[in-house]
Amino acid sequence: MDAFVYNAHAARVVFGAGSLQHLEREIGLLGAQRALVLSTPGQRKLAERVAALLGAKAAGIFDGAVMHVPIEAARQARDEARRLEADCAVAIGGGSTVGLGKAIALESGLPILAIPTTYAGSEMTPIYGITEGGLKKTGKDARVLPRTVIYDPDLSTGLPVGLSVTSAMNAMAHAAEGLYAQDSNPIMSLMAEEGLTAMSRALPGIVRRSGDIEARSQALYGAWLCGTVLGNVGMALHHKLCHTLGGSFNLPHAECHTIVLPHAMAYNAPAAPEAMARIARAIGTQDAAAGLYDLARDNGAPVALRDLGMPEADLDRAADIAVSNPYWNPRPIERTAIRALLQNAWAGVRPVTNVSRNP
Ligand SMILES: NC(=O)c1ccc[n+]([C@@H]2O[C@H](COP(=O)([O-])OP(=O)(O)OC[C@H]3O[C@@H](n4cnc5c(N)ncnc54)[C@H](O)[C@@H]3O)[C@@H](O)[C@H]2O)c1
Ligand SMILES: O=C(O)CCC(=O)CC(=O)O
Repeated sequence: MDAFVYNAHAARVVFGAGSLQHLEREIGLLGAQRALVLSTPGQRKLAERVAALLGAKAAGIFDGAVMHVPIEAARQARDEARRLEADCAVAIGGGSTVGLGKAIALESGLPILAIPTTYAGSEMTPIYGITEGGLKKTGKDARVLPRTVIYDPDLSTGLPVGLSVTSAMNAMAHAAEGLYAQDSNPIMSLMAEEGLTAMSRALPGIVRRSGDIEARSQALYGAWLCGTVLGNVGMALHHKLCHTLGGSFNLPHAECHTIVLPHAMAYNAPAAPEAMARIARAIGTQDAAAGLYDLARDNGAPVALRDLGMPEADLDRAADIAVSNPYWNPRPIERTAIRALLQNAWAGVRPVTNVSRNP
């Protein structure tokens, strides 16, 4: 076994259907008296339910969370937290809402209690992202890692099936890249494999019946594991491509991850055969790249960037941006091969690598 460094991030997790009922207890354990509840406009009603559960400990609601955390939204939320003299942020929603909580915590150090309702996994990471002047900047800071996470599958039954599938693929991308990360370690790899398995088993159940609590529980469990991997080891080509397509071409986050993931795996397969074998084993397939493509397609997710409205003419510029300041990657970043990868992802070609067959 190779030598490795393992850093555990402290977070308290309360998991299970109905666990939102423990919110007051959990706020008490954080020692908070005045919680600012955060949500998107679309999840305002849920935020009001949370505020009602908090009673006198609710300082107010800010429902201005927006994808990729525009600096304007971050400033408004920070001002509101100051005005209300909040001593804690309760973020209920997906990665956008948790991200807004992180923007507040980054400046003020306020503790975050996160209640995730998608599978993006931000609640398990010290990674923040803020968009200013059309550019998204990401960074790491221990202050933004939520102190407590309540995973209540009941709250995810309303997540539309389409977004459930793409959000799950977003989570699986964290685990897949974690398996070949430069700073990977055996503990994170265990979590990555288990997270991939949980997600691949959960998806058909969610697609069959959106309110299937067992499937929703499996998916949230998977989100927890995959998010933990994202928070602990470095991401590579796949995340760079998605950050390029989301940040510079405004393509939707989870859908981008879903479409690009099989192609990024095909690109990296020759350089990371063991990771490919583990991914394939975890999702019960022969070939990691093709298996991830099939999982998305068979559960009704988009598989082509052109179906997200990306013009073919933008592929050259996307390749240029993706190869500039690349993240560490197991296979060297070659512009011609990246351009070909993007072409395949744009057209929705099913990749097959034949590298993952020997678990
Ligand atoms: N920092 C990190 O570690 C990290 C990790 C993953 C994603 N992210 C960031 O998170 C953002 C994407 O997050 P996301 O994919 O979760 O999307 P999101 O938070 O933007 O949510 C998408 C939409 O779904 C709605 N929604 C969420 N949960 C719902 C539910 N249960 N029922 C009905 N509607 C629901 C939201 O209101 C929103 O309109 C991106 O900005 C991404 O960069 C950050
Ligand atoms: O936008 C952020 O906060 C970083 C997102 C990230 O690295 C994970 C992802 O792309 O899903």
